[in-house]
Amino acid sequence: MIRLEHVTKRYASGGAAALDDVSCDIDRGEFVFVVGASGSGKSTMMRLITREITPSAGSVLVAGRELVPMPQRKVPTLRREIGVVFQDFRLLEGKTVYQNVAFVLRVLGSKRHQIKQLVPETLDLVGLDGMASRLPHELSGGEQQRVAIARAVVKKPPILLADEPTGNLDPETSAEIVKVLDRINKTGTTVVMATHDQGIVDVFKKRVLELKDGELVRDEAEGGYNRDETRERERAAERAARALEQGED
Ligand SMILES: Nc1ncnc2c1ncn2[C@@H]1O[C@H](COP(=O)(O)OP(=O)(O)OP(=O)(O)O)[C@@H](O)[C@H]1O
Repeated sequence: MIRLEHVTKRYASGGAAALDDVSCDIDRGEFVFVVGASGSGKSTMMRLITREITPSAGSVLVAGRELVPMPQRKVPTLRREIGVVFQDFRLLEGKTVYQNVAFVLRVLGSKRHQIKQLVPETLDLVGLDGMASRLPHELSGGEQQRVAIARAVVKKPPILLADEPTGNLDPETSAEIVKVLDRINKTGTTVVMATHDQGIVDVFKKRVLELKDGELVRDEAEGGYNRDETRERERAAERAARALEQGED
């Protein structure tokens, strides 16, 4: 689903590498933590996947698309395949929870009946049923992040990237947010979450990619990570994709 091949990123030519010859392969349906100290390259990796930036060397493949040669006009199509969540929730302050989530679908040109079905369904998925008419400032940090997650997944992207989604939250709320991401992963969505929260990584047994000064120094399953479970999730994702294709015919 996501493949980096010998990717190096230098923001300034001749400068230090923010990512240094990184190769990794993330399968459809996986849940992966990207960990590392501040400045290790986690956000750079995320921004390469959304093609906000391009690598100085190497190739990036996302959902079957080569991103380096991709013309700019095709980037919006790529972004439809990727939901993104950030540390700061980035909600539209004057709009309700419902409107924040519906906004994405309106921009994509979804029909009114689709919006009416998808928004409540998604709010339910992230545990926000009953809060549709609240404004962002009437919500806790954890609830605001749930809105941001709902907004990221309402278009049903096959990939969800979360860049330090728990950075502004206390440990208990952080765990709740990761549980929401886990629930989304179980519907077949590939989830990549950058974090420097070791507690979270220890509790949720997932594959861990560790960056250090731009280098990939670890790529392994934490104890309890279950390859079979991941495979089953991949199969669920394939079934969901097939159902979607058939629905479109
Ligand atoms: N736009 C930019 N211009 C120049 N250098 C940058 C830019 N963005 C990031 N860097 C540098 O690239 C390196 C990796 O940064 P990156 O933001 O990817 O790390 P990170 O692991 O996400 O850090 P944090 O946890 O603090 O967000 C750092 O040395 C940083 O200073």
